[in-house]
Amino acid sequence: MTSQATVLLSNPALILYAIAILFTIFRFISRTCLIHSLKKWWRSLEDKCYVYQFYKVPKFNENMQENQLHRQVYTYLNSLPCVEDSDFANLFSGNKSTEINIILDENQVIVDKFLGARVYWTNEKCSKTGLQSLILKIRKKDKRRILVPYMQHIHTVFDEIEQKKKEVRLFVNAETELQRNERWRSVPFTHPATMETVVMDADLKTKIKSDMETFLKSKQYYHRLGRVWKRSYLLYGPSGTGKSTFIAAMAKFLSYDIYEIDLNKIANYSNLKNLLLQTSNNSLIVIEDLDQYLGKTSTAVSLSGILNFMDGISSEERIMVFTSKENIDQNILRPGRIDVHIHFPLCDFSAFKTLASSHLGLKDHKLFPQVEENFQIGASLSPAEIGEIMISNRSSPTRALKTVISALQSNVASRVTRKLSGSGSGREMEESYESGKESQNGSVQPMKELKNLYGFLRKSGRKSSMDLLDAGERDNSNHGS
Ligand SMILES: Nc1ncnc2c1ncn2[C@@H]1O[C@H](COP(=O)(O)OP(=O)(O)OP(=O)(O)O)[C@@H](O)[C@H]1O
Ligand SMILES: [Mg+2]
Repeated sequence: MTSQATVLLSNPALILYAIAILFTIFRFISRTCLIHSLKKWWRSLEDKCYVYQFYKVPKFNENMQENQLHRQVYTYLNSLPCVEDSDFANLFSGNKSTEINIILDENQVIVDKFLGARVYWTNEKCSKTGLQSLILKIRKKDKRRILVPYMQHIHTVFDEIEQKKKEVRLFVNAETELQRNERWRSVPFTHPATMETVVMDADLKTKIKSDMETFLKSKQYYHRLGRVWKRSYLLYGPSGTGKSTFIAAMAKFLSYDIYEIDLNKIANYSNLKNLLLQTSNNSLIVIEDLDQYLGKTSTAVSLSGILNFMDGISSEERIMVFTSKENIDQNILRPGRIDVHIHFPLCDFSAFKTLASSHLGLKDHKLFPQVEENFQIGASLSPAEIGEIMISNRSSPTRALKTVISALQSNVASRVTRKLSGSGSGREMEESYESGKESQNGSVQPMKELKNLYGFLRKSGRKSSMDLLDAGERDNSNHGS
């Protein structure tokens, strides 16, 4: 026997032959339903060793009213990945043209796992009455431990699915005199922006997304602390940096309706409170340009009115979003009043590259170094301005980049001209916001500005002062047009 084995092992042809046979058997098993059948047989054998409890969830009650629990369980089961593995399933087209929904067929069994226990669901259709029921089969030994938390789990997942399916609506407050019956007017919210399309620092975006997700999951926690379940965000930065676009993306991300409050249409504080009372749960309450409203000499709602409103006298399950271009009163900014501050800066080179990739399909280009150089010497345009240039020149990426470069150059030149002549403009307010990133108090950082100015003068040293003036004039005329 030992000598036979030695002969076999010493013969490479025989070894190869044995490997080929093993490989063929393995392929045969993996490509046929043998494993599947073996698993099924093993499971039915295992089943026979346990005692089971059955629960029926009929689709209709005795008055033929729909049983909501059936709807919840059915939606939950169809969301499970194992529906794909059931022997028979239905395919339906979804809301989007590319979407296909896999729906459980009659008399199919779904196996679900919860807290380490296995449960079975059958989508049963009575052959006599044609009425549908879902039958839950659960091991008696697991019943006490998991039944209640399992049903709660189904309920939670159902709520999440419904929330995602919900059509997002945009509500705006009506004019004061029309407000007797109808305080809010709404339209379907179809803004195309999503968290993916908004250009911002990737880490910051991830942080904001997880902040919103944590908020959504912390209802019990807030209640235990006796706190109102709300969260407020301040989006601040110059015009055209994506604040309003980000609000649209937030609403999509959360599947929350947007209630945009135009403070100019509010007659008094009670008006504001009534408006708030008529907002639904799971909504984003938005007040845009808060700084401009507070900057007015006389306003219908006082600053303290807005502060009370923000402290959430009656607002539960709400997210409030304020936008602002300028620094706003410290009372509003203190912690707890606004939970998250998000700065929307003007474009830097990295944001430019993201825009070039999304708008022009460019990952790199020979003109990129020139663009970067302009950012380094202090050029600043908003994503809206750069995005517009790219969109209108999208048929020629090179022309688009050249236009961006000349816009950046004009921007630097006009800033230099303004600095030299000592005149201020609206743009300088934006600059102080940009540098406010480092200085926190919104003051312009003289060293940085000086360096930018020095860098620009060195680079444009070869140009005549006439060129410089031309660039400045060109910029002014661009702004005017
Ligand atoms: N960060 C960004 N990411 C993607 N698109 C942007 C971004 N910033 C601006 N845009 C584009 O520029 C346009 C204007 O942006 P948006 O209205 O969001 O700016 P804003 O900060 O709200 O400006 P304002 O303060 O004047 O209201 C939009 O069409 C938007 O698509
Ligand atoms: Mg805006």
